[in-house]
Amino acid sequence: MTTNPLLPLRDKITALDKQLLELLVQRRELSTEVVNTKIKANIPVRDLERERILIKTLIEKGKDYHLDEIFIKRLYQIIIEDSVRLQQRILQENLNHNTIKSANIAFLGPIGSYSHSATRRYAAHHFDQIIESSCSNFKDIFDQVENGSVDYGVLPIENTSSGSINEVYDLLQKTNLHIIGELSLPIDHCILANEEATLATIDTVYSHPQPFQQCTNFLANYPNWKIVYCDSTSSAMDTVAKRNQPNVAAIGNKDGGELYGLQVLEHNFANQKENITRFIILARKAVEVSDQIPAKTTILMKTGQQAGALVDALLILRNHDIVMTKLESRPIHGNPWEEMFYIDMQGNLETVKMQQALKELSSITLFLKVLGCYPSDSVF
Ligand SMILES: C=C(O[C@@H]1C=C(C(=O)O)C=C[C@H]1O)C(=O)O
Repeated sequence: MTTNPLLPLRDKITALDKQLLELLVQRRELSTEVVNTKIKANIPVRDLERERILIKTLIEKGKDYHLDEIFIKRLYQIIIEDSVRLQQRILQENLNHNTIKSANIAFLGPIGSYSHSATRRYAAHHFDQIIESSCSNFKDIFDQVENGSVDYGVLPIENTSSGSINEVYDLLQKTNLHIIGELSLPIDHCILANEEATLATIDTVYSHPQPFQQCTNFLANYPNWKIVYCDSTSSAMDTVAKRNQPNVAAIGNKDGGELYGLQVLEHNFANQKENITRFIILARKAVEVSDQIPAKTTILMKTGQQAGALVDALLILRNHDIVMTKLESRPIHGNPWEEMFYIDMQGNLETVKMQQALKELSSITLFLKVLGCYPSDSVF
């Protein structure tokens, strides 16, 4: 019997990887001590200068061992990102007296959808355990959070290729839920098909309307493909897997495709190379955001119809040096030609300048509501 000559070396690598893991755990424990000290001394979580020097020193040290600069940089960015997110979680739990370690979360499902990936990623940074509740439409997610069946809802709000997700914006107009978090997820669309299929055998493609909108340039190359809208990318995968024929395919993500036993025929073909979807997290209770981390505030407002009404509102933000990161308008159903504006701003709701700006805004608008103040997702 021949033994695999790699075995002894692999055993050594496995042992080293275990040590690396243990070191990462020790580093996390130190990050926890760091944030507890920061809480007491009111020091911001982020120290970009410290991070810059740390990475620079490690790159220099790595050169002695011929370690690639980009490798070291990427590796430590991931490690530091984890440390920053851990510290943010501890700060937020401390501030909001939040001891919930297990959460019930609703998302557009079934499992394997992008919303499911976003839910898992958000949960990994915020809860020890989750109970997943997959919904067949966005309205159902709002309903489940509103009626208390679940604690949180995860919803896509905008995408770099297709823009705003109008249906979610419209549902936000009528809800009394609060935005308590956001998450940006890179989206790599794949053509997922059964074993025998090739791009040439496909004549019907299933997906949610969003991916179709995000991939119009690619789809223009296949004018013979019939397009079928589904409730979600994962329900599309489920349909394709059940049909088990070479002429059908779904557009969705690779991990989801694996769940449904589908192969990837093509990927990375969205209209924008950097195809990213931003998700919001909704809850019944608003959260407070620590002033030691970057925050965003989202408001909903209706201006009068006089000339310059929107300009006057935006000037208030400028006068208070508030950076607007997004402005969206949606028609008000039942009131033709009237618009509701959604504004995302950098900054914490509790700051004096934000409070002052909102006070001034409410005096010149017909309606104003804060949808939420939440930790900003961008770390790098
Ligand atoms: C751990 C700290 O907090 C943050 C995370 C860092 C890290 O993980 O190395 C470095 C600087 C801070 O942005 C710290 O302030 O030292």
